[in-house]
Amino acid sequence: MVTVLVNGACGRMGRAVLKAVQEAEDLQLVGAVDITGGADCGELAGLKANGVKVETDLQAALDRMKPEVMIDFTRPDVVFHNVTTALKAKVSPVVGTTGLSDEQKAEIKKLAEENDTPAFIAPNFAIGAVLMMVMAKQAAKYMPEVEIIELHHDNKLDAPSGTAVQTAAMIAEVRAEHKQGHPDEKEKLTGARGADYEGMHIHSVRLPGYVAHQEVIFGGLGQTLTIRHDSLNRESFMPGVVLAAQKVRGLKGLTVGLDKLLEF
Ligand SMILES: NC(=O)C1=CN([C@@H]2O[C@H](COP(=O)(O)OP(=O)(O)OC[C@H]3O[C@@H](n4cnc5c(N)ncnc54)[C@H](OP(=O)(O)O)[C@@H]3O)[C@@H](O)[C@H]2O)C=CC1
Ligand SMILES: O=C(O)C1=N[C@H](C(=O)O)C[C@H](O)C1
Repeated sequence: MVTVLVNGACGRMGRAVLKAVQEAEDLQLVGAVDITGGADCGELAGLKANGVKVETDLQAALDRMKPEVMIDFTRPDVVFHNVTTALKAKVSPVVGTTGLSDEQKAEIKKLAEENDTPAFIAPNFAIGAVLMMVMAKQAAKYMPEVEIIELHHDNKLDAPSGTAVQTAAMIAEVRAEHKQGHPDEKEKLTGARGADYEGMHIHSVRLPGYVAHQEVIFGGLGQTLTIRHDSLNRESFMPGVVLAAQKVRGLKGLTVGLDKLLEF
């Protein structure tokens, strides 16, 4: 049994994670934390009558419950603090929250090593999204001209999405140096061509109705190739979250990406 505390328990992802952890045979939910806390939140989060209450103080909950794993789905501006708090308490973070910078990831790696406590971060826990990224990396070797369109619900705080940035980073590993578009191209409205990641354009759409979606569009001579993934609900992420919580204690240092836990 791996003991688990869920941070961000009252959020959209947190509630789905609470349910998934309670249903997973080899995981044991021992704690739940959310800044909003309160009895209503616990009810909303669908906690079974197993003695777990939603608390508001992460440090106190970690000290008392001593879980092996903390699953974090909170906010981009607080996740780094949560992860460092967990690592200093020798609790392995499994992180879905997006927005960590490269410098913060380097600091997390160092802390994980110093505390001999493995850490895991995945910008996307949906298997289909992982396959989209892996396949996009393959395609980019042959079709280096590529743009990314990500589409999310309008409550999302960060843009571009963590998935889009990770996709671009994976493509950049294999893509030949490439200048895309016309050299005389000019934006008539700022932002029209989207964000620029090493010459790849990323476009972020935010609308009610969406959950999490992404298209990676490759262009070549007389042809295009589109790789698209759609998360239609938050359950799509749960098998990946459960797998990471089961495996993280067997890893070393910092591991980034669910692809590292799968065989290709
Ligand atoms: N890796 C993946 O596969 C996925 C990643 N995500 C990412 O997960 C994150 C959360 O997404 P989502 O669930 O939709 O967001 P929500 O806003 O629905 O949930 C976040 C929850 O965390 C709470 N919270 C805020 N600050 C703290 C804190 N310091 N300590 C504890 N709890 C806190 C929020 O409370 P309050 O509302 O009061 O601020 C809220 O209840 C985002 O970064 C998102 O991009 C989402 C889906 C999949
Ligand atoms: O905020 C979300 O909802 C999601 N965030 C992650 C991201 O930024 O890529 C993963 C998924 O796209 C859902």
